[in-house]
Amino acid sequence: MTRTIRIGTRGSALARTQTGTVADVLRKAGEQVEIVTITTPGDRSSAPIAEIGVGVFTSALREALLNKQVDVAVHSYKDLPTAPEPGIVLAAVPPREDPRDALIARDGLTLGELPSGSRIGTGSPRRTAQLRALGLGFEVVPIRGNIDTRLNKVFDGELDAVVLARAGLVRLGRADVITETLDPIQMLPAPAQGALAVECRVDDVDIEHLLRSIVDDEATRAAVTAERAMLAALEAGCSAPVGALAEVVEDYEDTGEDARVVERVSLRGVAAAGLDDESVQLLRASAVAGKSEAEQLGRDLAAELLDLGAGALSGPGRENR
Ligand SMILES: NCc1[nH]cc(CCC(=O)O)c1CC(=O)O
Repeated sequence: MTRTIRIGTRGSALARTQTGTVADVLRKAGEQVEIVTITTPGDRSSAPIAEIGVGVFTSALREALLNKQVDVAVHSYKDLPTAPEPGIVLAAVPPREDPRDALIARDGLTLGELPSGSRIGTGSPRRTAQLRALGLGFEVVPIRGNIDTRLNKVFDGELDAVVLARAGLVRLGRADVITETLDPIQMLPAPAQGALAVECRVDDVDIEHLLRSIVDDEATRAAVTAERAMLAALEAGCSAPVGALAEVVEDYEDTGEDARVVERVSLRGVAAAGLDDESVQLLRASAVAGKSEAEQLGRDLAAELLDLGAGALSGPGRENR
C-alpha cells in the first residue's frame, strides 16, 4: 500500500504497547505506519467505571476512526461494548495473550495462603463475585486506575493483594510481580480478556483486507466470538457480572471408515448474582461446538445460564470487566 497507515491508540503504557505489536506486524510486511495518540474521557476521569460506563475508553478511538483522524483503531477487546458500531468493522483479532487473571499479593502469597480478612483490591464486579464465592473471608476493596497505580497499593502495604489481567502485566514486561496465575475454575476471565480488537472503517476495504490477511488469528477469533456472543445474549437478559473462556480444541470425528481431526470450540461461562449481600451465587455452564458455530455456541450457553436462573437474579452491573 502506498499510503501511510495511521493507527490510533490510547495513551496508557499498556495501550501503546498493544498498538505497537499491531504496528510491528504491518511494518514487517513493508507498510508505512504512523501511531496517533487519542486521549479518552476514561483516561481523564478517576470516577468508578460503574459510574462513567462501559465504552468510555473505546468511544473516542472509534470517533477518531469515523472522522478519519486515523485509519485503524486498536482496543483491548474486553473493553469494547457488545453492540456493533455503524461504519466500523472488526478487521482482525491478533493472537491472544494468556487470558487468565493474576494475583499480585504481598510476601509472594497465593490466594490459598492469604489469611481470612485479607484486603484484596479490584474494581470489577466479576472478580469481586468470584473472590467472595471462594468463601475465604476476604474483604474486597474497590479500586481503579492504571496498572502501576493498582500494583503500588500492594507494594505500599495499603492492600494485601490485587487481581489483574495477566495479559496486561505480560505485555508491560511486569509478569515478575505475579504471585499466582488464577485457575479459571476459581476465576473465569472476562469475555475476550487478553485479546485485542483491530478495527477500521467499513468502506476502507484495502485496510480491512490487509488486516484480515496478516494480523488476524483464526483460533483467537473463534474463541472470542463465542465468549462475546454469550456476553451479548446475557446482557439482553440479566445484569449480572459475567465471565467466559473459550478454547479451540482438536477432536476426532469418527466417520465410520476412519477418524479425522476436527477443530471445535470449548466454552465455559459463569454468571454471578446476589452481590449486594455477602451470599453471592455463581451459575456455571459449559458446552462444545464446531469451530464455525462459535457464535451460536455462545448464544446457546447464555440461554442455558438464563434457564439456570441468571435472568431472575440482579447484580451491580457489568462495567469494568
Ligand atoms: N478493564 C481494564 C483493562 N482492559 C484490558 C486490560 C488488560 C489486558 C487485557 O485483558 O486484554 C485491563 C486491565 C485489567 O483488567 O487488569
